[in-house]
Amino acid sequence: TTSEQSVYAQMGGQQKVEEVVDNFITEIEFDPVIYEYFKDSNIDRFREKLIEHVCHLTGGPCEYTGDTMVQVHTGMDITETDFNRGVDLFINAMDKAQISHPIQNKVLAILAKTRKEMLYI
Ligand code: HEM
Repeated sequence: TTSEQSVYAQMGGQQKVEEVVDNFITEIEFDPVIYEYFKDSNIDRFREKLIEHVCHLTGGPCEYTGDTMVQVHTGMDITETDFNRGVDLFINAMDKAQISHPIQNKVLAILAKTRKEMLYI
């Protein structure tokens, strides 16, 4: 049954994770507030590491080879307001990849656990 599958599989596997991350990057590019944080970043690296990270956290067959969330986001001083805006962009990205709302909620619940590792640091 669905509940026995990983959230990764429920999302639609690697292809869907990549689609969501690509949509998320597009959302970031069109959002002046969030883009400001990324303007000097290596987007190819961000894409690769975020795909691994989402795959790994949702129970997919990936190893995460990037830096820790604390290491990466330290010095950015991301506010709660901006973070929530980033989450909205991620939701838009999942909507555009036609991930159902029940599955989106499962993904968000998993990602929410890392929230404290990114805010006000
Ligand atoms: C508004 C919220 C966020 C902002 C402003 C933000 C900002 C950034 C920026 C600017 C980078 C690139 C750093 C660099 O150039 O070296 C980055 C990397 C990264 N972020 Fe975030 N981030 C946010 C939320 C998140 C969330 C929710 C996740 C997890 C789902 C996440 C996961 C990552 C990963 C995996 C990397 C790549 C790590 C690496 O290169 O080793 N970020 N973030």
